[in-house]
Amino acid sequence: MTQDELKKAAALAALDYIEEGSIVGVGTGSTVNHFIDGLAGIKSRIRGAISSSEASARRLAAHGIPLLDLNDVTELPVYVDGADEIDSGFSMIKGGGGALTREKIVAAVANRFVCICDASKLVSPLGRFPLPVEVIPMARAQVARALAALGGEPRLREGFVTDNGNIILDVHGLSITDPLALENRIDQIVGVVTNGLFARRGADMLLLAGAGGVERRARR
Ligand SMILES: O=C[C@H](O)[C@H](O)[C@H](O)COP(=O)(O)O
Repeated sequence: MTQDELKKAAALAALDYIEEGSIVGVGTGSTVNHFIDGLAGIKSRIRGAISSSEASARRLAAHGIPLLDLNDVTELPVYVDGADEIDSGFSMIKGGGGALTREKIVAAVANRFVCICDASKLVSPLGRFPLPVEVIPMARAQVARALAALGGEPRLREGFVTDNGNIILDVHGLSITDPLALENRIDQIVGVVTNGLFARRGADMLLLAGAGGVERRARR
């Protein structure tokens, strides 16, 4: 199977976690695109979706899936999203597509985070994938210096603007021995909007697609 076929297998397995008549939190990325396409097949059974990006919103709308405003929602049973890396404790690096901030917001409201991945995304430790950090543009240089002081090499994602009008610094070479501590530390840098470590709010369920099928793991 190709990597894209594995992504699709994981994404379609997530349809099993959608509750009848519920609102679905929807992530961003190539794996989630398969999930959105699958969700279209059961759209009459859900109330609508909360999107984590403009790109996913466009795809949901193209399928005729109602888009809802997170501010109008008090109950979000499930959030389905991919990851750039996930470890055995279900901490993740996310934001390869630049949607990390809205993803973190929607995930924070959801009762359950279902992570959909091909097997290559499961790693130990996190950190080969450069850590995306969303930054207010005027703070770029000072945030870059602070990230360098943490041992990373921040590189501006050239020509990219987030859905929130900000920039992304991709931080290479970080040693991530304690994802939760590093997530909290980077969030304290003035000018940082969000960083792509999802350790405070990790995944609850991992659907991991490999050659042998989709393995379903719950967080211990
Ligand atoms: O900003 C993007 C998201 O965090 C994605 O979930 C992540 O980059 C994984 O994307 P993909 O499914 O395309 O590998």
